[in-house]
This record gives sequence, structure tokens and C-alpha cells, in this order.
Amino acid sequence: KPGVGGFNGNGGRGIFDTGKTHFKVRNEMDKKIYFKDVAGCDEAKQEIMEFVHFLKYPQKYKELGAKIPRGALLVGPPGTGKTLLAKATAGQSGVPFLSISGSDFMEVFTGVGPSRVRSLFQEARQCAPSIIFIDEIDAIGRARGREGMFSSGGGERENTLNQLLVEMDGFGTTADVVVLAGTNRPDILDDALLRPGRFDRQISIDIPDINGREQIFQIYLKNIKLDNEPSFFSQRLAALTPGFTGADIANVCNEAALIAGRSNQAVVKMEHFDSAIDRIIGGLEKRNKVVSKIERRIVAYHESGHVVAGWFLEYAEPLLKVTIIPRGTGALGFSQYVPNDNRLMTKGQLLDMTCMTLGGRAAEQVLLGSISTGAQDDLEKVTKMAYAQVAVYGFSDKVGLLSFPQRDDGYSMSKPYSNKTGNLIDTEVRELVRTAYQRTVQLIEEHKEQVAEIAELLLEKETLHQEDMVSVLGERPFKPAEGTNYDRYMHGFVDEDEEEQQSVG
Ligand SMILES: Nc1ncnc2c1ncn2[C@@H]1O[C@H](COP(=O)(O)OP(=O)(O)OP(=O)(O)O)[C@@H](O)[C@H]1O
Ligand SMILES: [Zn+2]
Repeated sequence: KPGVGGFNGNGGRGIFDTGKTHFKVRNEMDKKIYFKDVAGCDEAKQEIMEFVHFLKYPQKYKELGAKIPRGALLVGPPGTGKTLLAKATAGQSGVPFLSISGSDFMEVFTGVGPSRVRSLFQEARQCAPSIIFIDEIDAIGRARGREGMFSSGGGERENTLNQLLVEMDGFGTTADVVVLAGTNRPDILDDALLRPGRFDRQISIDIPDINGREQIFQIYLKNIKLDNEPSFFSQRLAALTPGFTGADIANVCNEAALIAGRSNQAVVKMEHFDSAIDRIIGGLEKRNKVVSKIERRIVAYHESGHVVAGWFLEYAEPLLKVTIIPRGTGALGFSQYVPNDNRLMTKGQLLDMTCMTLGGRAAEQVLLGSISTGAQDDLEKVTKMAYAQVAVYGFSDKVGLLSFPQRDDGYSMSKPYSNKTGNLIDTEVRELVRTAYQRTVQLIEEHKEQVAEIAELLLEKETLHQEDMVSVLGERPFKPAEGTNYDRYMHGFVDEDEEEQQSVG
């Protein structure tokens, strides 16, 4: 049976060898961290503020009959400050912080994982209100039955996961323990973990943009003796380090000081930072994380195409935010729009969404004169949307008012139909996408200058918000559809807690 740790012939570790159980619960109340120590992820801070509130005033919520949310997943690439933010949440709320890493569980013996989980939660309950942080939760939280071919310890991991689920449910409504967990792969987590009452909230922490990097540099430059004003450095360094995480930046600052020391300098100069950055870029290149100038430009124009298409298509949901900062998941650009499966959509809306999704490819073609592989994800979405329009929602006159249930992959239909109908569906889907693309290209051509302007602004600022878009494109000519994200955004949701808003900084 797998799961009997260390007894499967690797390294000759015997079954009685209690060797590598480096499991520890860390209770770090001594060095307190606050929100001000976490730079450049204001949105994540804003979202996690909810938990600070609960932990500070549990009584207030209980009197109202509100159930305290149990947990949240902090989602983002390594080194973006997930652990730091969790610690800061504890610091800000003035509660104990207990942390553990999912990978610590992978080394332990049968039966130890679950009992560690039990004692972790016990300790947290004893010092409640408190925060538990589980780093790398994917190590224990992978979907059950999706064991990798080479991983051992499946049974043990599953038991540990089950125990975690039991503990999270077993709180009842009284214990004021918040469980935060960090991961880069929310997609592989067991569904059971994401259910209400468990990790039902996701807070994403992205790689910082140029402003974020400047703020993070400011934090770490404080401890360094420089030959010029810190702001002189932070601005320049932020511009030189696209794609760097907070951990990379902390690393650059330390490395620069080491280099200066090695060359017997009394102060750290720009040249030292230059060498430090070169060194760290070397490491990032190996991990394939550096985006070339040419790639950046393609991504900027591509994303700009989505922005402009969304802006000038009446029924599309325009983007609230767009960025060219690579995300950990491998996608280059990122456009925040959330098509809501459950919402009733009109034919017009679906068509406009299709065109908006094609906006990236269209902008590449029209403005750069060549196309890239970057639209794959978009085309996948478009294909699914088009199939749905033709074969599920009955929008195609030729196919008629028939609806064939979609298979899980979204591409083909599970109900049997004749080959003739199958061919007709294919033809209609192709025709729909072709017409939509034509329409999109035309739209992008009409707004060519604006697409270029947005793209250049993206290259400069890396992330654009609504205000930046208005400054280039003017007010959106259409009223936001009611109930959409855009609508909510335009009418604003205001956080009641002014005081805490400010401490987000
Ligand atoms: N936004 C930030 N502001 C300030 N420092 C940061 C930030 N992000 C990362 N750091 C620095 O990088 C270090 C590592 O970050 P942290 O461990 O929080 O990242 P993480 O997202 O939890 O990574 P991992 O997934 O690898 O555990 C922090 O201790 C801190 O020094
Ligand atoms: Zn795209």
C-alpha cells in the first residue's frame, strides 16, 4: 500500500526511521506584520479586510446572525506575498497566526498527517480568535483520485485532506478561527475544499505592476545605505524589473548590498543594482519567466484589442482592468471579464461577447500585421460560445429550434443526431465565427488609433484601470447593462469602513 512513508525502496529508509518529519506549527506572534509591510496588492488587501473585520469584531457579526466566513484561498504565483499577506491579516487583526506548509505533510508517516491537522486546529481554537495559514495547500488538497503517476503517499494525503475537511466543518458556528491557504493551482484542488463553509472565497494576488514594484522597492530600500535618494532608485528599478515578484525584489535589494560589500563600497549604487538584476533575471530566464520586449508588445496590442472591442460593442461587458503582466498560470495578458454562466443572455449579448473575445486576434492582425499563438485561449472560448449558440440555444435559423445538450468539454453534443445535422452545425458555427471576426476586424480598423494608444499606454503602465480607458477612449457610448460587473463598478460599491480603508494605504 502506498502511504507507508519511506518504505518503498527509496534511499533505504526503514519503516522505523522517524527521520524526516520536519513538520512544525509555526506560531509567530513575535514579529508582527501589518498591511503596510505588504506593498502593491491593494485589491487583495481590500478583499482580505473582510476577515480583519470579522476577527476584530466577531460579536458584532454574531449579533446580526451572520456566519463568519471560514476560509479563503490566496491564489497567486510563488513569491507574490501570499504568506506575507496572511501574516499581515493576523497582525492587523491582532490575533495569533499559526502556519503550516502543505508540503510538510508529504514526508510524514501514516496516521501522522491527520493527527497533525487535528492538533493544529485544536491549538487554533484554544487561542481563538486566530488565523491558520496553510501554504501550498495543493500538496494535500489535490482532487482525490487524481494522484500523479509518480507520487506516493496517496492514501496518507487523502486521509490528511479528509481530516482537514472534518476540522473545517467541525468548527460549528462559534469558533472564531479563519483558515487561509495559499496556492498557485486552484484548478487542481478537490471540489470539496471549495464548498461553502470551507475555502469559499478566492483572493488573487498577482505579480506586481510597475507601481507595485516601486512600492515594494521602497520597503526594501529603507534598510539599505544608498548613494542617492531612495525615490531615485525605486522609480528606475521598478522600470527595470517587469515580471519580478515581491520575493525577487527583496532578493535584488539584498544581492545589490552584497555586491557593494564585496567591492568594499560604503554605499550601494545603481551599478550594484544593475548587476543584481542581471543575476536574478538569469535565474528567471531559466524558469522561463521573462517576457521579451517583442512579446510584451504583441500582448499589449492583443489586450488593447479586447479593451477597445468591449468599449464600442453595445452589449459586451467592457473590461474593468487590463494588464500585460504575466500571470503564474502561463497566460500572458489578462483581461478581467467574467462571463456568468447562470445569467440569461440575449443573442445580441452573446454575439458581442464573441466579437470582444476575438478583439485580441483582430488587433494583432490589423495593427501588427501578423498573428500569434496568443489567441488560442480566446479561440477556444469563441468555439464553445459559437457551438452553444448554434446547437444549444437555437440561435441558428438553419439548425432550427433544437437543443443538443453539451458535453462537459463544451465542444460536441452528447445527444445523437444525424451526420447531416452534425455537418450543418459545423458549417453554421464556422459561419458565425467568420462573420463575428469580420465585424470585429472592421471595428478595430475604425478605432485603429485608439487601439494603438491603449497598447502604448499598457506598455508604459502595464496595468490600466477604467479611468485610463476613459482618458483614451472617452466615456463609453453605451449605458452599462444592469447587474453586470461593469454596472456595479460604475455605480461603485463603497466600503463602509473608512478608517480601515485608509490603513490599506
Ligand atoms: N507585496 C510584497 N510586499 C513586500 N514584500 C513582499 C511582497 N511580496 C513578497 N515579498 C517578499 O517576498 C518574501 C516571500 O513572500 P511570501 O513567502 O509571502 O510569498 P508567497 O506568495 O507565500 O510564496 P510561496 O508560494 O512561495 O510561499 C516575503 O517574505 C517578502 O520579503
Ligand atoms: Zn485574448
